[in-house]
Amino acid sequence: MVAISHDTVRALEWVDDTLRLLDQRLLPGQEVYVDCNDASSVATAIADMVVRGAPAIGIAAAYGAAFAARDAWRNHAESWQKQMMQGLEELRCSRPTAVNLAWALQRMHKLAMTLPAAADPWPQMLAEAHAVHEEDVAANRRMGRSGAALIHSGSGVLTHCNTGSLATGGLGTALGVIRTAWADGRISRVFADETRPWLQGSRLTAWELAADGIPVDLLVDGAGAALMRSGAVDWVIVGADRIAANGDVANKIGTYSAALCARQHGVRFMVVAPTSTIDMQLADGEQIPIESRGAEEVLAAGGQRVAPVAEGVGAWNPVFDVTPAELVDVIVTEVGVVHGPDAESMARLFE
Ligand SMILES: CSC[C@H]1O[C@H](OP(=O)(O)O)[C@H](O)[C@@H]1O
Repeated sequence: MVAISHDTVRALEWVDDTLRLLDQRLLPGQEVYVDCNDASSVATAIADMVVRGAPAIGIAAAYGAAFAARDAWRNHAESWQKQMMQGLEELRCSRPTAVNLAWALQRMHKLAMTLPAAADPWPQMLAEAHAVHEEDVAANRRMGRSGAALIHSGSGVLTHCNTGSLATGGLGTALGVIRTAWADGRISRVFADETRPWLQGSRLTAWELAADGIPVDLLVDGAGAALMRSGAVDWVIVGADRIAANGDVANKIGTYSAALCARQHGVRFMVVAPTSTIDMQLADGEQIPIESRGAEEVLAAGGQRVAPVAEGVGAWNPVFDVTPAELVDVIVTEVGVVHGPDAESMARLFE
C-alpha cells in the first residue's frame, strides 16, 4: 500500500482562533489565504466560492456558527442564543444546494440551545466545529477504502468537478476513492473533465492529483461520451451536493450528462458522499434547490471574456443538476455502501 499523501493542500485551517481559507478562485496560479473571524466573513467566503465543495462548505459553516455564538455572547450576553440567529441565517443563505451547509448549522444550533444561557458558549461551540471537521477527515478515509474495494485492478476512471482535499476536510470524497484505489494499484488511468464554467476539474482536481504524483488526463466536458464509448473508462466517480431520500443526486452541472453516457456505454457510476450530504427530508430530487450563478461565469474564463462572444449575449448558468437514482450504480458513504439506491436501501443507511 503506497502512502497516500494529500497533506499538500487544505481547503480550510484553524489558526489562532481564525478560520484560514485557501482562496480557490485563484488556484492553481496563486495560493492566497482569506482569514475569517466572524460569521459574516465566512458567509461571504462561501457565497463567493473562496471555499467550495459540499463538505468543506459544511465545515466552514460550523466554524461560522461558532463565531456567531461567540459574538452574540460578547455583544448581547443576556440573549446570545437569540442574537446568534442572525449570523446563522446569513450563513444559511450563502449557497442553496449543498445540504451539508444546513446540516452543519442545524447541528451547531442544536448544541447552542442546550448550553447554559448564562455562560460563554465559545469553548463548546468551537469544540463542536472541530468535531465536524475531524469527523469529515475520518469519513473521507472510510469512504476511500469502501469505494476503492469496488474497483477492479486495471480500471480506467473518469471524475467530474473537484471532490478532493479542496472540497472536504481531508482526502476527498470521489477523489479520496481515486487516491486510495490508485495507491492500491487498482487504477490504470485517471481522466478528469475540465468542468466548465468554473473549471474545478482543470484548475483544482488536476492540481491536487499532480501534487500527489498521480497522472491525470484532462478532457473538455463534451468529450466524456466519446471517451466512454472508447472503452477506456470502467467507472465514472463523482461527489454530491445533496442526495434525496430516494437516491436522486444533485451534483455539479454535467453530472447528469455523464450518468446518461455511462449507462449507454456500460460504464459503472459511483457517487461518493458522507451522510451529511443526504437529505432524508426530501422524497426525491425534484425539490432540490439548484443554484444559478451569474452569466459572467459562462461568458468569461478565468475572468477573461471568452472570445468571440458578442456583446449582448446572455447565458443560462445552473451550476448543479440532478441525476436520477436509476442511473446510479452505487452510493458510497462513511457508514455503508448502497447498491442500486432507492428509498428503501437509502433508509437502511440510518438504521
Ligand atoms: C466533495 S463534493 C464537492 C461538490 O461540490 C462541487 O460544487 P462547487 O464546486 O460548486 O461547490 C461539486 O458539485 C462537487 O461534486
